[in-house]
Amino acid sequence: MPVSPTPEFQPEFPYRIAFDAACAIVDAVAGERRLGTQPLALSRAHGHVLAQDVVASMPQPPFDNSAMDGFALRHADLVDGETTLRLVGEQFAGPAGGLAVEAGECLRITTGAPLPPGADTVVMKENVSIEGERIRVRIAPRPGQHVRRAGEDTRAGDRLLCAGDVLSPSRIALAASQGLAQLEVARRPTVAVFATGDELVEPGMALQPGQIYNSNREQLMGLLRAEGLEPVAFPTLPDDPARITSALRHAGEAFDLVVTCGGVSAGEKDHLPALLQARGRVRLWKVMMKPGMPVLLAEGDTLGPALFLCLPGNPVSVLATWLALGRRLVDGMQGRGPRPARRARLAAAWTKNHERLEFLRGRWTLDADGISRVEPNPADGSHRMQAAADSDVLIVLEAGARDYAEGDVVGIVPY
Ligand SMILES: Nc1nc2c(c(=O)[nH]1)N[C@H]1C(S)=C(S)[C@@H](COP(=O)(O)OP(=O)(O)OC[C@H]3O[C@@H](n4cnc5c(N)ncnc54)[C@H](O)[C@@H]3O)O[C@H]1N2
Ligand code: MOO
Repeated sequence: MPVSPTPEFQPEFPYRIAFDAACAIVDAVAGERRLGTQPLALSRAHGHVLAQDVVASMPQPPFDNSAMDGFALRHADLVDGETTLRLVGEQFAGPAGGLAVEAGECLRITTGAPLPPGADTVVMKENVSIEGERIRVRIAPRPGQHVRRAGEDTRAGDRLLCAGDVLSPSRIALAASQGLAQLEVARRPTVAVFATGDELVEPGMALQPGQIYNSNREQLMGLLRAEGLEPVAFPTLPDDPARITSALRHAGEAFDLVVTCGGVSAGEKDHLPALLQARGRVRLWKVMMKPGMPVLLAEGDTLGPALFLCLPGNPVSVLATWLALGRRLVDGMQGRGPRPARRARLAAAWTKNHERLEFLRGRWTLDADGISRVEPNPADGSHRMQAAADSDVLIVLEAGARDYAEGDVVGIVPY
């Protein structure tokens, strides 16, 4: 039988490891499990991870054009005071009409219209009086004013987007401006979600004494969907090794990633560690973090090609381990670039009563000076769902540190 964790337990896989070591393992596993790429129409690309650099094939703007509705003119024609110019035609946004501006002339022009040859400046409509075939420039523009130069935004050959970028609306717009109809993106992992535990009852059903509602499943589904994934939830598994093995084997064959919650610690009914030691290949078990210490990551091996990420059952542990490690895993599988580190000042002093790295819940606010602050929630137990719901960030309290003063800068992980 697979070993259970006793003081003598010395497994061949990383066990009870520092958070940084866990991150390195997660990164390595994700690198080994990099997903393929697929071309995706721009209309479907939002939120996907770009798998190719995008290089400009043309300048942006592609031609000199007007930034205002008004009149295109030659700045050298303007005299001190008011200048009268002959209006010789019009150039609207759209195909270039082939008209040029000669000395003493101007053309009516609209925003985005190509600047006609000869013109170098645009005067806005509001600063001009129109008198039949002539205009009187009442307020003179500066030389080159209201002209958007070809290539002033980007030049042909510039790298516009990098592999690993997440496709935001602005980035998709940039690709569209180059005429690209589709982009090569990382395939997203398919994910199966299981809750385990004999005590669990689905919301909407009646509770018997000793039972609780399954709150983790919808939490996990939401966390996964927030990453653009389309997780599939399976019926809750009882604490029965044969049933768990059967269900995980089916999911292990069909999905890239199987996420479970519960049954991963040291109790008599915590079957997942033994099962994954016997049937899979454990890559890490137990990370020196609070909450979420019992988290386990394994390759499926005889359970199928999927990765298995087993999160501890406490609801706040699910939140913390998903955000700190699970999300990192799916980011890495898609080749996503690192997420920006965010920081805030503690709005209140905090003392940690242990040496472990802690992901404490807190509320992110701005103080009267607009400085980012975070208010720690004192209900720090991993079962304290109200505190998690009242909060919107995890506050990163470093390993080794104990006493934090009000105003100390801490890392935060928004959720
Ligand atoms: N002797 C030890 N006991 C425990 C350890 C340990 O190292 N040695 N670790 C503790 C820590 S830390 C955590 S976290 C929990 C994690 O245990 P499991 O992953 O085995 O989770 P369960 O025991 O199945 O459940 C823990 C807790 O969460 C509730 N739960 C489970 N699933 C759900 C769900 N879907 N929705 C809502 N709530 C759920 C469950 O009823 C338990 O109360 O172990 C500690 N013990
Ligand atoms: O570390 Mo466990 O995840 O707190 O209760």
